[in-house]
Order: sequence, then structure tokens, then C-alpha cells
Amino acid sequence: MTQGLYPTFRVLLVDDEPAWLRSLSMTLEGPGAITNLLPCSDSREVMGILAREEVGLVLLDLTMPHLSGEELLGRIVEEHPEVAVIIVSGLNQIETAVRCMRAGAFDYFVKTVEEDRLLDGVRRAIRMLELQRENREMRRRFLYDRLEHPEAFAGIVTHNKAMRTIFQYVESVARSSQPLLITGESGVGKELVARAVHALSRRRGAMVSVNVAGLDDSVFADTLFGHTRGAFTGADTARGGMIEQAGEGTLFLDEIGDLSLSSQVKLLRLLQEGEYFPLGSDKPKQMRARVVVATHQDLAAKQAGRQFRKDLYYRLRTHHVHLPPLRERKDDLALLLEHFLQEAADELDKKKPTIPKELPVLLATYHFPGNVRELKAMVYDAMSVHTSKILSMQPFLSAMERHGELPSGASSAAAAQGNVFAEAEQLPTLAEANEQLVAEAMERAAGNQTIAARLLGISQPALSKRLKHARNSE
Ligand SMILES: Nc1ncnc2c1ncn2[C@@H]1O[C@H](COP(=O)(O)OP(=O)(O)OP(=O)(O)O)[C@@H](O)[C@H]1O
Repeated sequence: MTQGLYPTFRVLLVDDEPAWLRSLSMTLEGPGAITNLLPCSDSREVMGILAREEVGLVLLDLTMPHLSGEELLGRIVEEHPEVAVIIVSGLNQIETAVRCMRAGAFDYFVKTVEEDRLLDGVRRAIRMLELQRENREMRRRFLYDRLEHPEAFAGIVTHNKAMRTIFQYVESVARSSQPLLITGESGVGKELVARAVHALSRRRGAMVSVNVAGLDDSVFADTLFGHTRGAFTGADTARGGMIEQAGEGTLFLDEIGDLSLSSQVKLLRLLQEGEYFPLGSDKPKQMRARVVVATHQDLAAKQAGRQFRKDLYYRLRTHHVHLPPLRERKDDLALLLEHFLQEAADELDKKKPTIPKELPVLLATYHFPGNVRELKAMVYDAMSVHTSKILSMQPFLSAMERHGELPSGASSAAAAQGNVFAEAEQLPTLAEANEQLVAEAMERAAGNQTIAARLLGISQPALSKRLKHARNSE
């Protein structure tokens, strides 16, 4: 099912005056872009509608024939506590407002209130209801450890537990209209997750991606908002921006951590007001797309250093997904290796070679600063020069050495664990410790000296010398 309606639940408008219902609908649909409306002019029908339809919010008049608004409010609160009620009444009486709020109304407006304030109140209620629903949904998914739409994640190869938990969270928030922030190091799969979010959102429009790094403020505004004819020198024709292209879909802003401070103000206003002005135009346009942003930067640190606006930061991280780097999910290495090898073999029209059993061990010693993208590039490189039946480890070793990285294996693991001798009653001698360490590294490297040397943080010839020395002294 596709849907272009917002919010996902129905908003029931109850008033005995059809003219008021029409004008309220126009306000909500027009400037408010709140489109999932259900008008009702007979108070007697309200409880039946609530039993039948998936209503989340009711905008309720107070003075009506048959059943009064206050009476209805009491029944709704009792029988449908998950439904929020906003009173929109002709009565400007403090006592009535207080009574309604005490009885459980979410908010109270008089009909003469300015349109903007009413819309703000309705948006606030929708946001609260969406968050409540997401919470319920998340609890349910985590409790049953279930993915409802695993097909949406088919492009993300993993069997890591942390990634699965992230997928469950993504399923719970994918249909929200609130922004989603995706963080994680470069090449970790942020764009893939954004695509999964879009697929799960069931939104009608497209997913439009914009890399905002390096865009100066006017290019940013032009890219997103578009312009009218003659808006600036060279604007010979009017052009819609990316927001328009996304329609009711997803606007994906990549590298958001690099957005200039002046563009941050524009983005904040867009998110707060849901509308924008194409350059050269004084007529606002509604944004109907959902905003998803990604960055490899630490936005919290940037915010603390005043390079990123605090208000925008909090707005963007209403929902937040952080993807762990590849070195923290080494259980995915073998699976990804297989996957990219098959993919590269198909693309290069070669037979998939056998993977030497030492290769995953070697890869596990590496830090992968470029994450999955780097692994993919390594595999494609290796496949492009590969000729024999067994995949050569040399291109992988060369790629790691090009990064000039010293082994991340034994030394960093020990450092992470603190003092490895802390538990030992008696210290081994230096010679014993040396011998045990070398034996353990050779064991972990499945007998491969190059890998064992990387694990120990020494060169392969140095390890070979130690092994020879150990053998001679036996
Ligand atoms: N789990 C995965 N399974 C399969 N391919 C993956 C996976 N993670 C990443 N990739 C591949 O790695 C490359 C980088 O992924 P992606 O562009 O999503 O990363 P990113 O985090 O958005 O990177 P950047 O911060 O540089 O924009 C892509 O080719 C993507 O297909």
C-alpha cells in the first residue's frame, strides 16, 4: 500500500457547523499539509467512527446539539485513551478550558485563534502521538526480536547482532515524518540505511540525495528550494529544487556535518515551518518530503564547539541511528568478503576463486578506516589482477601497508583489556612470555607468518628469526 496522507492516522474534525468544518479542513490541508482528515458534523456518530477507523487525533467543538463536546471528551478519554483530543471551541472561557484540560484534553483553542498557533498545536499533538506509537512499536519489535520487512535490508549484508537491533529500530521509525539522523564513519553503509528507511516509509515520492558538503549558502538554497525565472543573473528559466523533486518522498542530505552556519539556519527554518521560498519568490511552498540526514562527523562535538547549531542538532536527532565501524563487527568480515567476491566475479566475468583460510584472519587484524567501502575496493582490486584458482593475499597486504598502519591485533586488544598480567599469580619470565606470545600469534594466524608478524607488531623477517632461534634452542 502506498500513501500520500499525513499523518498515518486519521484526524477527526467534529463540529456541527459544516462551514466551519470546511474552513478548518482548508487550514489544515493547505498551510498545515495535514491531509488525513475525516470531518464529522453529527456528534452522535463520533464514538462509532472511533470504533471503526484508525483515528489518532480529534479536533472537537464544545457546543453541539445531541452530545456536547465535554461529554464526548469524557467518553473518548475513557474508551480510547490512546487518542488525543484538541478542543476548538467558540467559548473563550477560562473555566471551561481548565475543566477540559483536567478531563484529559491535549490542548484548547478558541476558534478566533491565529491559524499558525492552531497549526502548531495540531503538529505538536501529531508529533507526540507519532513518538508514542514508535515507542510501542519498538518495544514490540525488541521483545519479539523480529523484523517485519527483512527484504528492505536485503542490500545490507550482515549477520551482526548490533546491526540487527539497528534494523529493528529503523523499522519502528521509518514511517515517522520527523527527521532521522544517521551517523557512522565513512563507508560504513549510511546511504544504504537511508535507502532502507525510504523503502520502509511507503512514501509515494522518490528519494532525492544531496551532498551538502562544500555547497555555499546560495547554492544550497538554490539546490533545495529552486528559483523563479529572473531570480538572479543567469536564471533564464524557473527551476524546481530538490524538495520539489522529492515530492512526498525522502530528502536525503548527506555530509550534514559540513553544512555552513548560514545554511543551517535555512534548514532549521524549513524543518520548523515545513515551508520554503524558492529564490526570487514571495509565495511559500510546502515541503511534503521526510528529511533524512547523514554525517561521518561527531555532531555532538561540533555542536559543543559552536560549529553546529544546537537547536538544529536536537531537531535532527529526533531519531538517531549510529552504525558501528567494520572493525567493531568483525563477525561480518567473512560474509562481506564472500559477497563482494561473488559480486566482483560476476561483474568482471571471472570465476569466483577459493578464499585462502588465512585471509579472514588477516583482515581481522586490520583497522579498516574506510570501512565496508574499503573492503569492497580491496576485493575488486584483488579480483581484477587475479588469475589462479586461489585468491592471492598479496593485494590485500599491499592495500593495508599502503595505509602504513601497524597491526591492530594483539597490541591494541591487550591495551583495550588493560594489564594482561593482572590476574596472574606469578609472572612468566620474559623468555616464556615471548615464546607464548609468538606461539599464540602463529596459532591465530593459522601458521601464516606474515599475519602472525602483523599481530605481533614486528616484521615478518623478525618473526622468522625468532622462530628459527626458538627451534634451534629446543
Ligand atoms: N553491509 C553492507 N553490505 C553490502 N554493501 C555495503 C554494506 N555497507 C556498505 N556497503 C557498500 O559500501 C559502499 C559505501 O556505503 P555507503 O555509501 O552506504 O556508506 P556511507 O556510510 O554513506 O559513506 P560516506 O560517509 O562516505 O558517504 C557502498 O558501495 C555500499 O554499497
